[in-house]
Amino acid sequence: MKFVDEVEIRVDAGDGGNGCISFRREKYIPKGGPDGGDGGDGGDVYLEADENLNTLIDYRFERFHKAERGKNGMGKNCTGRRGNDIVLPVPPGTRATDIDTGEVLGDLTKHGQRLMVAKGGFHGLGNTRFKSSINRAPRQKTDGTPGEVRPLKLELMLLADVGLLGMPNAGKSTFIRSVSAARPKVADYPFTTLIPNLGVVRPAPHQSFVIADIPGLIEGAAEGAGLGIQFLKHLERCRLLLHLVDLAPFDETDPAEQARIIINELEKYSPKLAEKPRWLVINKVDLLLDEEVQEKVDELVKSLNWDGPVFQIAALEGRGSDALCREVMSYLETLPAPDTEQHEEADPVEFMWDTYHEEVLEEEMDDEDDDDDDDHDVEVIYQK
Ligand SMILES: Nc1nc2c(ncn2[C@@H]2O[C@H](COP(=O)(O)OP(=O)(O)OP(=O)(O)O)[C@@H](O)[C@H]2O)c(=O)[nH]1
Ligand SMILES: [Mg+2]
Repeated sequence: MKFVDEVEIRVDAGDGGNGCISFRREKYIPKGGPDGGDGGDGGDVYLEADENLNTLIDYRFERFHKAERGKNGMGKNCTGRRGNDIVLPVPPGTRATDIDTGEVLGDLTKHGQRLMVAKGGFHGLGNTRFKSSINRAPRQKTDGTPGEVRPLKLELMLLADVGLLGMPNAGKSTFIRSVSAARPKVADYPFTTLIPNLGVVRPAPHQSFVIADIPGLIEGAAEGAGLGIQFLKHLERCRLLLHLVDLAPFDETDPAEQARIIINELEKYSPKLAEKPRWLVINKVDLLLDEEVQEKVDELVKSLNWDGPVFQIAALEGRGSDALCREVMSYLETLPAPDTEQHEEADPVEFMWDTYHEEVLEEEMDDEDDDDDDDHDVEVIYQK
């Protein structure tokens, strides 16, 4: 299935149904009172995380999603039915952003988690509501308010614990193949990997973490060179980055220079990402003699001014890979649990009509007290 990690859609909540003006009409009851019912609220639009999905591709083809309008109120005090909600399934790891305001509405990280992204319009009031001691035959009602309309950007950010970073050909896909069951393509040309891949690593029974292999970066990626930096967003939720460096590039470029390019691009993309814990993983040590390796690694570390952890591996034959994964696992275990809880506590999103409803209702009640507009035919208090 094609991997799509960013789409723009529009969600329309249903409008509220209108209130109704009606009077009781029955044989032998000449002046029946008002009996116009309220309308129903419009349906809401929700996003729901569904672990059976792993791409947003469906939304490439279907961009408009509308919830049902509330039904109008009817005579005999019948309230209109509420409009049905719609629930749009998205893969876990999806972030929803309002395109107009740039506000992040929320992150869906756990299966079954729901997020309201457009609130249905509020129902209109029927004329029964306007009955009072001074106005026994009110000819007022209100219309439902419009449902909220939101242009939304959905972004899928993979939920991996560890992200692989590096130049094309550094051996990222080879590494993920050597430590997990993931089988991304490996080849000796750059940009073999075009879409992110996830692999589950199990360093010991009952222990596991998820690792993400993303396409390689090159100089100028922040400006769009190569495949650009769009895939870096998949690393935003990782707790550790492994920066793979090819110690013996076939084009004989300087590994330190190559490593610096990646660090620069990372900083250009997001200082927050650049500050994430990052380990240097020197790959392809099998291509050099042992003494040479140590010498080159020392040179590299010195040239980069690197004081973080350094590992040496030969991903192709799996040398050093398992030891690295065990270290990663112990490191992850020292960290607090992933920040999914935080998202749930995030500030609730305020919907356009949230306060409006309260205000209108309050106003409505105040109006009722000094209701002297009997001669009006129909008064529509708020309109779409
Ligand atoms: N000798 C040797 N070759 C390796 C090692 N790791 C990877 N390679 C080779 O390096 C080449 C590139 O490996 P990939 O795993 O495709 O590299 P990548 O970083 O995923 O590259 P992109 O997907 O293009 O970003 C392949 O020909 C691999 O066989 C290693 O440890 N030793
Ligand atoms: Mg690859």
